[in-house]
Amino acid sequence: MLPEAFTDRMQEMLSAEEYQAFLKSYGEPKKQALRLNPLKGDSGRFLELCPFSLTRVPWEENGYYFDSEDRPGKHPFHEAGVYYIQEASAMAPVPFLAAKPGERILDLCAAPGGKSTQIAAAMQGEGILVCNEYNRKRAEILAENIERMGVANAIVVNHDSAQLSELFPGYFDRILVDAPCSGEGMFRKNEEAVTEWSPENVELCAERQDEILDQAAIMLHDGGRLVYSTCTFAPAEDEGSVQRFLDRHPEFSLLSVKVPEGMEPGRKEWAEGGSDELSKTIRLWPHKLMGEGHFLAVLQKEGYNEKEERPSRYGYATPAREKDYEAYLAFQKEHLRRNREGIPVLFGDQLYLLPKGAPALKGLRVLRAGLHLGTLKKNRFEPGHALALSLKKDEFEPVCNLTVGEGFAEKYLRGETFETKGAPSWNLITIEGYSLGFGKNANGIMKNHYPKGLRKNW
Ligand SMILES: C[S@@+](CC[C@H](N)C(=O)[O-])C[C@H]1O[C@@H](n2cnc3c(N)ncnc32)[C@H](O)[C@@H]1O
Repeated sequence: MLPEAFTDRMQEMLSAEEYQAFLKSYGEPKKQALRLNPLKGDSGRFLELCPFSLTRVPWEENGYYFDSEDRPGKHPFHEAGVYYIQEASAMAPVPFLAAKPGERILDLCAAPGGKSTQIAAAMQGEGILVCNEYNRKRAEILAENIERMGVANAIVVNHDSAQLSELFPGYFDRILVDAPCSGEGMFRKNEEAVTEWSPENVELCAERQDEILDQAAIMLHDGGRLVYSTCTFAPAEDEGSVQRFLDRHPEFSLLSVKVPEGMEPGRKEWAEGGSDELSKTIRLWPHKLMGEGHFLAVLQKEGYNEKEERPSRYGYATPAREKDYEAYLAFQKEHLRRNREGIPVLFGDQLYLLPKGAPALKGLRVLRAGLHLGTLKKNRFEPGHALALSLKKDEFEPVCNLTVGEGFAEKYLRGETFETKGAPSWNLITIEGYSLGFGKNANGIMKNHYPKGLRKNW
């Protein structure tokens, strides 16, 4: 049941005919989608193996709708990070960010990580991706998803945007603000969004968005790009937020971008003091395309983005001493077929690899400092789950490959051991060539190193 104050406002905003079409969309079944993960290999191969019935999402090259009968969340490929289940409209903002390998990118409101992992795919493992989430519990889920998708160059942090801007003034080439909002666009998908909605909450969200956007402006380098998005129809949080931001920040302007078919321009008449520029913002309507309600704006900061040295407030991260992680180096020599570039850092006995050129972590509440390589035990190294998921099958030796339908992958994901052949050794466990985790072959029994907290009861 939609809130009356919401339907009244929508009726005022839309023409009679459009309002009817909008309301009708609430009676139609929602279409679910997933996004293939290019960090795990090319999509062509997956599409050959794919057990689901997929059709393309027009605005994201890796996005596909799946059938209501398909259960991609209950398939070992999901645990291998081969795809991320993501609502189709939620895939729209990131292509407009146009992230490139080697850049410094901030996803300021990042959990659970749909858009962070989409940005990471565009960065192809190169550059620095800072994924921030304000809510600690949600930040933990974000870190888990970053690991599952095999992202090695992300630093996951848990901050208020104001705390973060003190450490990173002018630091980032691109910033995504996928803002906390009143969630009107999710009413069809999520009953909770309906019960939590109120006109007062719309106002509160709009105020919070102003604060977050102001902090993002501080952290963006001259000439940098800022993408703002919400999943609400409320003008105060959409065209309104953008107009207020432009009024406070004359150094920003809206970029004209090519808009995919089905998306519509934002409406200046819905914002107080709305300028013509607002027609460059973009709205996604559930009655105009196959997806939920969304809004996005692509903003550019004036100036020139030179690729000069650009430390964060506390400078650059410094590497740990080699003698302190010798056990890892021995493991690397024995098993890894590709040496990764980066900055090894130690937190107690936990070894991480920060991306090249990463900022000092002083002052940050860090959940993941780049790639978690593993744990240094007395005279030996135990590889971490994140390392496994960041590897392609030809990057590790030896590999124990499981095939779909045999039941071994499900056994592995339940945390069980299974019989195997080969010499005693760490093994990269893969499903159809996609890494799932580590196992340790001890005299013909594959000991299970799938993390306890992730185990399935399938
Ligand atoms: C729309 S969700 C982000 C979804 C995410 N970008 C994705 O694609 O998976 C907005 C997030 O902002 C977080 N948030 C709430 N208040 C915040 C604040 N003051 N600063 C930054 N993030 C905040 C919420 O906890 C929520 O996880």
